[in-house]
Amino acid sequence: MRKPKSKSLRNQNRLSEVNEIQLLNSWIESQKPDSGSNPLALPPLRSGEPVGRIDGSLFSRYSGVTMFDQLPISQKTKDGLKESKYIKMTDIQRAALPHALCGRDILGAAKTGSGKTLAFIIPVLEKLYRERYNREDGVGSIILSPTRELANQTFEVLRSVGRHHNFSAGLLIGGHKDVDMEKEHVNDMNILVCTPGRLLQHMDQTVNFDCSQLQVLILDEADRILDVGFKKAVNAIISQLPKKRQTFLFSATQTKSVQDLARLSLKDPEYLSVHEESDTATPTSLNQRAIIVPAEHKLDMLWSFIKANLNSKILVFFASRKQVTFVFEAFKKLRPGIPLKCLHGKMKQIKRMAIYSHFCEEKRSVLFCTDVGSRGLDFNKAVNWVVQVDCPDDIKTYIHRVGRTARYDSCGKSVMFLLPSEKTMLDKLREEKIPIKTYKVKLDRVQQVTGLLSALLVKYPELLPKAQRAVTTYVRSILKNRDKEIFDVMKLPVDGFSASLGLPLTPKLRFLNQKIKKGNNIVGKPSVVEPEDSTDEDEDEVDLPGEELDIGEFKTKEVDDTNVVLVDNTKIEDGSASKIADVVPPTRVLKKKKLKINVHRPVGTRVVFDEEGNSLPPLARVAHMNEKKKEFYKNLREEMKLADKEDKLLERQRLQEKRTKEKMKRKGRLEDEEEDDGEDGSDEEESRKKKGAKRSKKYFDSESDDGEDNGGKASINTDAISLQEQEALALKLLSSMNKI
Ligand SMILES: Nc1ncnc2c1ncn2[C@@H]1O[C@H](COP(=O)(O)OP(=O)(O)OP(=O)(O)O)[C@@H](O)[C@H]1O
Repeated sequence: MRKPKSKSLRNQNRLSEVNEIQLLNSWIESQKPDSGSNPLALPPLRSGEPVGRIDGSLFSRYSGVTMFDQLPISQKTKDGLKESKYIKMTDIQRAALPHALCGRDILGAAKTGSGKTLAFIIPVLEKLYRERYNREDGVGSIILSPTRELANQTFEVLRSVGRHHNFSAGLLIGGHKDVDMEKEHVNDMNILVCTPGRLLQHMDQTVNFDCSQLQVLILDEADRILDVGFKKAVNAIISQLPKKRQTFLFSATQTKSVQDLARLSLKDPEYLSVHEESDTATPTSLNQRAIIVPAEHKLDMLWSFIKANLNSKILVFFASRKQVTFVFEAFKKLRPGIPLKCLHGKMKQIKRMAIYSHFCEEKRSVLFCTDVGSRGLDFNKAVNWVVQVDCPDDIKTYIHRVGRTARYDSCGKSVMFLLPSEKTMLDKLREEKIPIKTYKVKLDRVQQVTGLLSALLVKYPELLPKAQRAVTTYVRSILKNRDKEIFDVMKLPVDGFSASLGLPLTPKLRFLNQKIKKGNNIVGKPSVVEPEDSTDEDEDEVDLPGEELDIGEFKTKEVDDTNVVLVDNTKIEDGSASKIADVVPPTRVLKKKKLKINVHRPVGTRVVFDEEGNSLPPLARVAHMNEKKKEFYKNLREEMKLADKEDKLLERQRLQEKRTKEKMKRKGRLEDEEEDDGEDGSDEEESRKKKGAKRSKKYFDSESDDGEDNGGKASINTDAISLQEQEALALKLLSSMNKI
């Protein structure tokens, strides 16, 4: 059992704390313009001094201070830093901490993985420590993060570094069911790490939620938080916060928009961009490549890449959630030999967290994700490769995506797949000081996965709608992107792309049709992408992904051309091939092989020819088929109408004839009866019998009419029997009726 601390020891601790706070406060005072003393030997800052740049002469005055230990911060923070293995400051920490500790607002920009998190966590702890915050004082600091995973990661850093402080801290992110529990405790928290949506929910719904004592507001990934996606929520949050506070904005791609800064009512903020003078906007230890891949081969390329890097930790980015889901599920069924995972915004929070932390721990794994994984996440520094299957929306997104690797002092590699129509992206990246090398891939060395995907869609039909949605969302993402220089949906080989996912037919893309109707006729365009420009000077003719990879993995089996024929993308070797080769001359075989590779048609796809015998591209084919179908149905309808008319007419004639015949018969019989009457004289019984016979005849006749469906078999042909027989029959019938 732990002994309770003696009163004198507690008093002693409190005294040393008070002394420390006094010392820190005096240091803060010393940093104000025109102050006299300088207890920590740091020269006082003059108001508006541009001290942010690491290479600037003014900043060099701080060059002596490189360790956290040398900073005027509390012993509790120092101990927390030491125990978390943070000893030496990074550039952004050295630049930002002196200003932040002095109480200034900061706009901090530094490369990805350069330690921005500590640059704002340390000042938060220090501010609340100096203000002697405790549970009863309520919310003293809010840290806003754009994603739940990032909020969680920041919360963990806070817990680690602030372990010796007595502050209460809470993580408020969506997806947790226990909002009510949060509501009970949120007012007791000194530091809140949250996503904007959840914080606003508490501001709106939690009774007595009070932020009036807020000291420090932090916007991590500030440009994203101030983006249109969060605009409403962030404006609403800011409107409820006190104006007198310290505000920090940090990002690798910092906003300089005056509007944004005005929204936050910053006071003379220090703009600290420590890597502005650097030659590159991305970490120097990051090796960046781009490869030009036609849309039809993107998945082949990804599959080959994964197979060639089975011992790596790979992060794979797609443009949409549906693509992530489809590729993850399909590849999982194909068993590449490495654990696969997926992460996107619509997953359940518990699952999201579990996947994220598993991926952090694993040494070899592939995580397919959307841009929900692109910002801030640290993944334990150990991601080997970042693969961008779809071109990022903009330069910022590129920087953040590749920034998931090569963090702090580690190395990393990234590769981006670009469509031939997206090459302009390379120029834009280079303009922004992003050193990227272009590689060209020999497609014949890439393992084809399309055939396997086609078979998979047949075996698991539940995958089919997922593949269709993957196509739809990808095309939509291209269509929606504002940068039409790079993202031109008209240059997208939609059919080839959907075929590459194993789909036998391109899904309906109504939104695209609307665009076509508006004037851009995509149907007439060839659906095969333009050939690669082999004279491009930027491109190095090497195999993907270069020397680090086992190129052997990409090689398809070398087989003699004369024994190989390609039928619907499937190689048939030796015996079976020779049978086909007997029929098809060798030169034709080679031509066919080439055609099949370029068009990349999945197994079982029909080739449709027009009247002149030319094969039609799939979209035109659909249009052509529709025309033909329409014509066919129109003729069929007319033919059926005519036949129907004729049938009705015939039926009417038949019935009319029948009725006339019956009338004639009845007339004839009456005449006979009248003759008989005249011969025998009538008595009552006779006439009754005759009436009965007439009735029975009528009865039989009407029966015969109704039972026509049975082919007339049940009817009695009265013409075939004599009058006497008829009478006898009628009598018999009458008697049987009477019995009933
Ligand atoms: N002073 C330091 N000493 C050692 N490691 C550090 C130091 N500062 C940060 N790190 C480590 O560097 C990595 C990146 O830090 P952090 O996540 O803060 O980077 P960042 O600049 O916020 O990146 P991003 O722009 O991607 O959000 C983390 O693993 C962190 O633990």
